[in-house]
Amino acid sequence: MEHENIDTHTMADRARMALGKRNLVLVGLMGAGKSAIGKIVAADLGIPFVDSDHEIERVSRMTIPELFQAYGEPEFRQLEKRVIGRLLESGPRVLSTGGGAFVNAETRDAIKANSLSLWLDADLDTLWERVIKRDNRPLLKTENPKKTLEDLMIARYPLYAEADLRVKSRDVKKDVIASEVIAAVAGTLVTKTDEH
Ligand SMILES: Nc1ncnc2c1ncn2[C@@H]1O[C@H](COP(=O)(O)OP(=O)(O)O)[C@@H](O)[C@H]1O
Ligand SMILES: O=C(O)C1=C[C@@H](OP(=O)(O)O)[C@@H](O)[C@H](O)C1
Ligand SMILES: [Mg+2]
Repeated sequence: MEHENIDTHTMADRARMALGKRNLVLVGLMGAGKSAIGKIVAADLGIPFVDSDHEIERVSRMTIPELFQAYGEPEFRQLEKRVIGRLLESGPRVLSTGGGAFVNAETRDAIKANSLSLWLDADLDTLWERVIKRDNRPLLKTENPKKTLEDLMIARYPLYAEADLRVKSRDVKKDVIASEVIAAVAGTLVTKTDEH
């Protein structure tokens, strides 16, 4: 791309080298930007992008709210585990997961086994401002959805913290967050000079 400078290319190259054949898996709460940022990161790295929720909707021919309504959360987690397990079989790709995926022990173990995981973290007000704009998150259909989001945050943060990397998602342009993700991945590259 014309507007990209040489540093951007270098960083993307290093990130691609760091990944090798592994997938970069984005985890974190609803509204953190996993779907939006993952897509930009994949485009910047020139590797495929996949969103596990989109893939679940494609194979089931149902929307996420319909799946929760028809089968409940435990069944959804089983489907999510199978879909993510299959998506992890080949790479490199950027895989954006749904917020509950990394909370499931088996899905988390599968991700840890052969991928680079990155926690896209954000504060409660940022998440809230983003999720209230859409009506597509069944877990937030409660009497006090902001409190529900806060409870999920408290319960899930120790598990998200098990991810390999962490980037703070905040109210700046998505491209900025995407660059920080790429820099974090590039930072894991072990070069020959680092090794001795
Ligand atoms: N850095 C950002 N600045 C502004 N809006 C953002 C940013 N990152 C994500 N968003 C927006 O927030 C909403 C939720 O993002 P999304 O990618 O769906 O999150 P997740 O997949 O983690 O639930 C979307 O409308 C997205 O465009
Ligand atoms: O946090 C969760 O348990 C969920 C997050 C959603 O994905 P996003 O995190 O992309 O919103 C989606 O998978 C489903 O509504 C359940
Ligand atoms: Mg998403």
